[in-house]
Amino acid sequence: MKFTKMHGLGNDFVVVNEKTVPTDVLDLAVKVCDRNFGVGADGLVYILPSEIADFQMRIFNSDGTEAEQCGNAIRCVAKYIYDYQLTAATEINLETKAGIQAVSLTVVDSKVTAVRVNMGSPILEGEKVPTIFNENPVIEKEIMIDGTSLCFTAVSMGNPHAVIFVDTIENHFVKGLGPIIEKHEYFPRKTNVEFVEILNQSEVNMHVWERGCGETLACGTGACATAVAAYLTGRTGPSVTVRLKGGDLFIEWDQEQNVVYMTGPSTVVFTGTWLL
Ligand SMILES: N[C@@H](CCC[C@H](N)C(=O)O)C(=O)O
Repeated sequence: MKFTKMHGLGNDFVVVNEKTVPTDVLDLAVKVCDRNFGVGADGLVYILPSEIADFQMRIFNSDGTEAEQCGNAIRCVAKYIYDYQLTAATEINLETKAGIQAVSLTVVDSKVTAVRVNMGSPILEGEKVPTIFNENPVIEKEIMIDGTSLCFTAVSMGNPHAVIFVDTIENHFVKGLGPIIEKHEYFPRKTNVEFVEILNQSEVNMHVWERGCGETLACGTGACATAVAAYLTGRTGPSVTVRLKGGDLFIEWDQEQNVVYMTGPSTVVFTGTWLL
């Protein structure tokens, strides 16, 4: 299986272009993503034919579970499609489990310098995120973890997120609290967890614990969910730069269309062949 190792701000993927997904894909994802015995990645990403868009993307987390959506992987897929000349277009529609995403590439001297993605409308109804709460939206909901009281705002960008605003992101938050919140009974399909410090009206710091792969250096859908939660709770305006461990994403929640745009880079690291 020929693959390209890519990343979006350090959130890394093994990307393959295939006709179909193999039946043992969950097992394959675990093996390929293993950082000691495999290539090493946060996820295995398939670019596939689509009957309703230009291409289809499917993403499997490093624990083998399939995610509905992945913002950083979408940007990598768009760059892959352009670099390998699967199309000459710089406006591409990508089918995902969360819907069709419209992607715009910025190309300078034949090189993709940035990718802007229409990530669709945020889902705020508690039962649809999903959470166990029949509220719309689920804002600043208390959750007790090991005797610590925290508040989360629930946002789905196709996949679920619990955004937690804190004064200071402490070292133990992501790896200590993240895995407990990921599997908390409040979230029937588990959740991604974002810890966020507000810097000002248009900048935030965010660290993330991802469902199905643990701490990552960046999360595109998490950055979108954070921008939505920050605006909903009156902490920022509708456009923010989200500063992540791996770099910055620019997120705009377009109020007229009620869609979220994400702009950021994507990078090729190396290519290789996985022996099946
Ligand atoms: N890193 C991603 C999200 C990947 C999926 C996530 N772990 C989930 O299970 O929902 C991003 O950039 O959005």
